[in-house]
Amino acid sequence: MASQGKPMAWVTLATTDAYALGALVLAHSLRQAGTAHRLVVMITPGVTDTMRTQLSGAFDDVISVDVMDSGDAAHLALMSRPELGVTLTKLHCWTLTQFSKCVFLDADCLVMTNCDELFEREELSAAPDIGWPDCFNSGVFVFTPSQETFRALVQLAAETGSFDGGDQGLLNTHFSDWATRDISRHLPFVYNMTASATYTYLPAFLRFGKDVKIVHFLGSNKPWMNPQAGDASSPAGRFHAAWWDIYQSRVRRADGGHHFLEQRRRWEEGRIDFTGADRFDNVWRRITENLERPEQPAAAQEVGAHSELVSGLAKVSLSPAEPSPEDSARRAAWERGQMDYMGSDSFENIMSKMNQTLKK
Ligand SMILES: O=c1ccn([C@@H]2O[C@H](COP(=O)(O)OP(=O)(O)O[C@H]3O[C@H](CO)[C@@H](O)[C@H](O)[C@H]3O)[C@@H](O)[C@H]2O)c(=O)[nH]1
Ligand SMILES: [Mn+2]
Repeated sequence: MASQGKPMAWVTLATTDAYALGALVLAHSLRQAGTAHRLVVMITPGVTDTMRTQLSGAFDDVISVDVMDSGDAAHLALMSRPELGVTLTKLHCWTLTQFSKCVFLDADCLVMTNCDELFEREELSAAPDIGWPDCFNSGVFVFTPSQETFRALVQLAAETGSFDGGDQGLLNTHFSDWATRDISRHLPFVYNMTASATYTYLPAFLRFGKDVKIVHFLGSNKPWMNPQAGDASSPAGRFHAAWWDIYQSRVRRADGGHHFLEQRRRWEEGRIDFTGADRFDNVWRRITENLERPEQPAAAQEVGAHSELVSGLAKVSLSPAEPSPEDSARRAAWERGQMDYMGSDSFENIMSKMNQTLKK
């Protein structure tokens, strides 16, 4: 236990303000569950100062780390998740040697009940991935910080890469005997209950779902993207609603309502601050700055649900100084307050481009 008297910690990661929102809700869920351990969030320069301040109110330690990105567009495209190369940043958790043992949690996890018993497990303990159960899912895992392990992982990433382009493929390659060596390193599924499992195996969910300890909102559809979605009477909707309860009661109040979710709500209600925060120049600049970056992998532009806006803007960004008549018309419409805010100018379309910029 607590070797060398060092503390133990829960660790998460946020490289953008959107994922930081997930981290905030996660931190509050851990406090609510009465954990005895420290809460640590690793952040990168993509997180704004305002958000950093808010994180330091919820976490014991906010630790800045460098972005590590696989840049592996080809493998990430196989999962249709071009944004996940950046998850290699997660590897930095092994450098937190001020702690004797840690549990890593993705920022899209929600803790339903006290799980401090996880710290009795050894590295590397994790739950099966529902897509390929001989691999573990890297959204929840017990590990022992060690510079040596960190170096080995970085070397593996450089030499052979990750078979999925993200951290999960790499970690499963490094800890390759997880599936067979020691059953005590298999965490029960209730410690990493993928929200979508509620419909892939509903009878099991009905039988065991009451014991869920940690929910993981795996996939591209995160709770912070959908204020309205979530039918509290459906199994998955119940967890979504639980996430939103914490957001509304603990996070929203703390940020004084200035958060982008407020901006999104205003936006979708048509209450857009056309000449202030939401003015055309502000939004446009951030989008084009991103598209003009030559190192942006092509896959990040092509894949995803935002192709209409993205492809339109990509054309424009080739000659940023000279907007086409179509874009001038769009700008004029925007400035008249007649933007297509539920369609091509939807908050989600624009936010996704901003997030790509923030991730760089
Ligand atoms: O732009 C990003 C993307 C991810 N993250 C962090 O990395 C985690 C993993 O990303 P996420 O979107 O949660 O991935 P999943 O949908 O959960 O997909 C799976 O695949 C990922 C890549 O291998 C693994 O990291 C996950 O644990 C695994 O569940 C997040 O929770 C965050 O903590 C960021 O901070 N910024
Ligand atoms: Mn996740």
